[in-house]
Amino acid sequence: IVHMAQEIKDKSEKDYQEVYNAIAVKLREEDEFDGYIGYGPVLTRLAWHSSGTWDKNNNTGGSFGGTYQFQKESNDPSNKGLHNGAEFLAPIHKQFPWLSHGDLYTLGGVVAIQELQGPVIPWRPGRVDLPEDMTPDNGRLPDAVYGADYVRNFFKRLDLNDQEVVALMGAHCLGRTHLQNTGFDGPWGAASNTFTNEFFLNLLNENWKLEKNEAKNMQWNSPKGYMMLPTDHALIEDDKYMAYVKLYATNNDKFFEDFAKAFKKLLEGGITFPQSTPTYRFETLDSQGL
Ligand code: HEM
Ligand SMILES: Nc1c(Br)cnc2ccccc12
Repeated sequence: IVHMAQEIKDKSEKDYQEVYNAIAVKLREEDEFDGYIGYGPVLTRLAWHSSGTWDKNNNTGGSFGGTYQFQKESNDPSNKGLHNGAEFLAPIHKQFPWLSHGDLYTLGGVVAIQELQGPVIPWRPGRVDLPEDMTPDNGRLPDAVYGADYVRNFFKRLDLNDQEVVALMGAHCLGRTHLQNTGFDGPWGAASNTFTNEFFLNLLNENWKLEKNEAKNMQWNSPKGYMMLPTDHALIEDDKYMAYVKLYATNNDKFFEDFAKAFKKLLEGGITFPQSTPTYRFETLDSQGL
């Protein structure tokens, strides 16, 4: 299967910056969601989950077709809680009906990362809505209970290497786990809505204890009330991953640079863009003085 992005002839950078700004203003205004964490983390997770269904071996799934809009995909147990992100974006789709669902879900993640003071994520438009029968099957997203070998093998399907995987996992600096969504709980108190390299510093500096949580799942907890999933903790159990954890804990610029590249690659998995497609680097509200 070839997913050829469409050439968008009648929309300019200004039009896409307008969509970016509409999402960013809504994000700034609706700050009370999830105990004043806001919608940034769940929008980030929605962009990742709508892209993470890609299978490089047969080029099915991925962000191209916007199939998260169909219940078969949004009801995937792996997607529990993401309806909050989709409902947040629904009015944006009404305001800009010319934007495809695939472009909408991925752009939502770009806005979230940038407005939460993360790196600029270069982004290209042109994803095309596919019919419901092209929705990939459930079960293509990762489980949280396994170790490094599982994580490494899982991300091969998305064509992502060790360095890209560690950089991307840094997004777990944002938001929190919710017992009713995934059977994991915490962190308590300090759930963050600012994009930093804290995840790597926490991994290295906290004193982690493996405990069974209320949903009978094992997770790593620290005396300060932080938590890590088994797949998070796997990054300091494996020498190759550990090297990148240390790199990003000590070099925030390198983390930002590598995260931006890996997140763009994740959001574009399986898509062929025409030469003429521009790559947009959007301004944040702050940098526009808005
Ligand atoms: C081995 C791979 C991964 C696993 C097993 C995993 C698992 C999870 C789980 C269990 C949660 C809690 C969801 C909830 O209970 O509401 C979560 C949250 C989150 N994940 Fe991941 N994740 C992985 C990779 C990623 C990647 C690659 C990104 C983005 C680049 C990401 C971004 C997020 C964000 C932002 C949240 C917070 C959502 C919120 O606060 O509502 N994750 N993840
Ligand atoms: N804040 C988080 C930390 Br701290 C560690 N792991 C996570 C995994 C998923 C969502 C949030 C977190």
